[in-house]
Amino acid sequence: MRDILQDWKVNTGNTKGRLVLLSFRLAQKIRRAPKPIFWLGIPYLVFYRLLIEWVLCIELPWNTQVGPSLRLYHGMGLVVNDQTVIGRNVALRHNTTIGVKETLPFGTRAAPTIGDDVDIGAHVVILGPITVGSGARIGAGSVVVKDVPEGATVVGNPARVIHIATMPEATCA
Ligand SMILES: CC(C)(COP(=O)(O)OP(=O)(O)OC[C@H]1O[C@@H](n2cnc3c(N)ncnc32)[C@H](O)[C@@H]1OP(=O)(O)O)[C@@H](O)C(=O)NCCC(=O)NCCS
Ligand SMILES: CC(=O)OC[C@H](N)C(=O)O
Repeated sequence: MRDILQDWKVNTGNTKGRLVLLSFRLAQKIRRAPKPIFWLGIPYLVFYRLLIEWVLCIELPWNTQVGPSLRLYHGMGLVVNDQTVIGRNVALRHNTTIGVKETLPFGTRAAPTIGDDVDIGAHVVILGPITVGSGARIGAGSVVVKDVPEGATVVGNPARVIHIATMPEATCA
């Protein structure tokens, strides 16, 4: 249950985000479950596809690696390639695409890696096997095709750095 509710708290006051992410985490759990549970869960996966992808227009495939505390604001028109890796405490908004630059042979790793605490504005496109560093902010309407440094704020098409925040020092346990 904790896995399924891992985005609940950060989406306080955002019922749609909560419901979509709860549905996503449940789909992830069923997809990764042992065969009998997976087979039993297929009707749920079909429901996820129909409701979240077709009706709500939020393509967040259950295979996508997503860290805890994803914030999903508005959501409509969101398309995420399933090879994308998303860190913890990331914010995603509407009309955003995170994917590959071109359709490549199956298994080719070509989608972005998004670090922790990244805030992605509305109407953003992030393409290719690039890394968006932790703590970055991607301005609304940006098109990002190159790595983004940690703590950077980028805006525009093509995205350019307008600011870099000092990141807190990593601490040893
Ligand atoms: C990128 C962002 C985080 C920057 O915020 P900020 O640090 O307060 O930046 P400022 O407003 O001081 O702007 C700094 C410069 O960047 C420009 N800028 C800011 N956001 C921009 C954007 N999205 N696209 C292009 N230029 C942008 C400003 O015009 C300004 O340029 P100037 O220095 O030439 O005058 C913010 O503008 C943004 O786009 N947030 C996305 C949030 C979002 O999508 N909200 C929608 C809610 S549904
Ligand atoms: C459209 C808007 O301003 O939405 C605000 C919302 N909390 C967000 O950060 O996306």
